[in-house]
Amino acid sequence: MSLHIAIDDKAPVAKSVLMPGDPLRAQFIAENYLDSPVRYSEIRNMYGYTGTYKGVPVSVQGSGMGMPSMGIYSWELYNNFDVENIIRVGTAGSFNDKIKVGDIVVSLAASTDSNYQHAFRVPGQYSPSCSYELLRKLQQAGQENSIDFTAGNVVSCDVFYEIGDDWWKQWASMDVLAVEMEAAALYMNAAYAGKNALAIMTISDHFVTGEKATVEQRQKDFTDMMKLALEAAVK
Ligand SMILES: O=P(O)(O)O[C@H]1O[C@H](CO)[C@@H](O)[C@H]1O
Ligand SMILES: O=c1cc[nH]c(=O)[nH]1
Repeated sequence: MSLHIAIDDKAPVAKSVLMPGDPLRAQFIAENYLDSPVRYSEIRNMYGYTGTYKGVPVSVQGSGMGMPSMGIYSWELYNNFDVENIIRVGTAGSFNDKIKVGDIVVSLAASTDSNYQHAFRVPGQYSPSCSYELLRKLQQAGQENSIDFTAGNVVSCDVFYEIGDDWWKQWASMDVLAVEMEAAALYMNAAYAGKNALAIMTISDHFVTGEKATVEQRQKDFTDMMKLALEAAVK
């Protein structure tokens, strides 16, 4: 038991956990892809489920939005529940006209405008990066299931409603592909705990074209990403 995640004895947290920001996306994944899912936590309605996928135990836990929230839930999963692997299954806004709404982006590294790293007291700028082991599994899963993705740098921002129309262009000029709000904290917590993390996101908004997915699409439609993450989780 931890402060923010309760555990039903019948459903211990699995070694590998998928983490969407949206707890209702967690519910959707559990109910549509896991066998015999049991909801082990509903504190603050931040649902967590454990079931099996292809016979292997897998959990799905909402992270909430932003680095403080992801920071709390992933910390407790790694340090209180012996979780080894976390795969974020999120949404992101694309800065790149080659990466369209509905495409999948994998965060090799997560730039950030947040000061989350202050907790770790490094005497410089830390570079949050993904687990190579999980990346290799994801690549294999993508090839086996014919699901494509683009891998590169994303930025994890503290602010969703940034002021002005142009703020993202400087990130784009550094070949940062997309913006989301959690990967950097997840990668830092994983590194500090000596565990594995990978953030994959489906593009829900486009900064170049102005396109936007609906709330319903963000909750339920991004199934290739869910499948890819589940396949990687059980390898
Ligand atoms: O869809 P999720 O996983 O929540 O991810 C993105 O969506 C939220 C903003 O709408 C932020 O959490 C951002 O990172
Ligand atoms: O953080 C996010 C997520 C999706 N779309 C955005 O523009 N920002």
